[in-house]
Amino acid sequence: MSLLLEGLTVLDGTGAALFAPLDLCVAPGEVASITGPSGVGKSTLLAAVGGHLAPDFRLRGRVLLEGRDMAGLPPERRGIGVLFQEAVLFPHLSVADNLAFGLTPRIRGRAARRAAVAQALEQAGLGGMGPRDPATLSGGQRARAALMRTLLAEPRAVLLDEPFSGLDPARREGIRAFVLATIREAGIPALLVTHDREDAVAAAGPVVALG
Ligand SMILES: Nc1ncnc2c1ncn2[C@@H]1O[C@H](COP(=O)(O)OP(=O)(O)OP(=O)(O)O)[C@@H](O)[C@H]1O
Repeated sequence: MSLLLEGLTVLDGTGAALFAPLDLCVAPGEVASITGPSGVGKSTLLAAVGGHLAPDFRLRGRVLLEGRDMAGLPPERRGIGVLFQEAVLFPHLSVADNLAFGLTPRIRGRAARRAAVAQALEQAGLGGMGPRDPATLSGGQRARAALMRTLLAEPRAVLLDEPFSGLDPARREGIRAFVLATIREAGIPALLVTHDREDAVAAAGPVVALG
């Protein structure tokens, strides 16, 4: 269940490496932090792992998830979940339908699917908010809903690109604790891009400084 990066870097259009080749093993439930100055290639590294690199870029090295080489696999076949800074929920769907959207096809039948969504909402402290319009949620509530939507797909790894930076400082710590605990509990490896040293300390996993 580990995520393994072997000699991984990204080459730009001129063939230059954005950062030194990286070796990293992230164990199940572990959150590795990716830090470094703006523009060094942190988001691009996540894109390389997720399989959605921009056409100008090329990956060098290997990404192995549960021992499987991800080379050539499109993003939707990797089973890797992503969570970005702006917790984007579909505005035309209710909060519950947003969560149901990502729900793994492994859970079948209307009642079972509805129960899984209700349980996830409860777990995220959003019990009873299922019918609401996402626009009526706070930033923190949206962040928690977006995390649950990502996890309901039962990804085999998760990529987090500064998921806490848009949040109210007063709420940030609580939401970070929730996100980290939920990933640990789900037992999947995660990469967290952050500018904040405290995020890396809280994540308590390996720290990779790019650049
Ligand atoms: N789609 C793209 N096409 C071409 N170049 C890009 C593209 N996306 C990013 N870049 C360039 O690639 C480099 C790495 O960008 P990236 O967004 O990965 O950096 P970052 O470390 O995540 O930065 P920040 O901390 O500011 O978010 C930058 O020089 C950027 O301008």
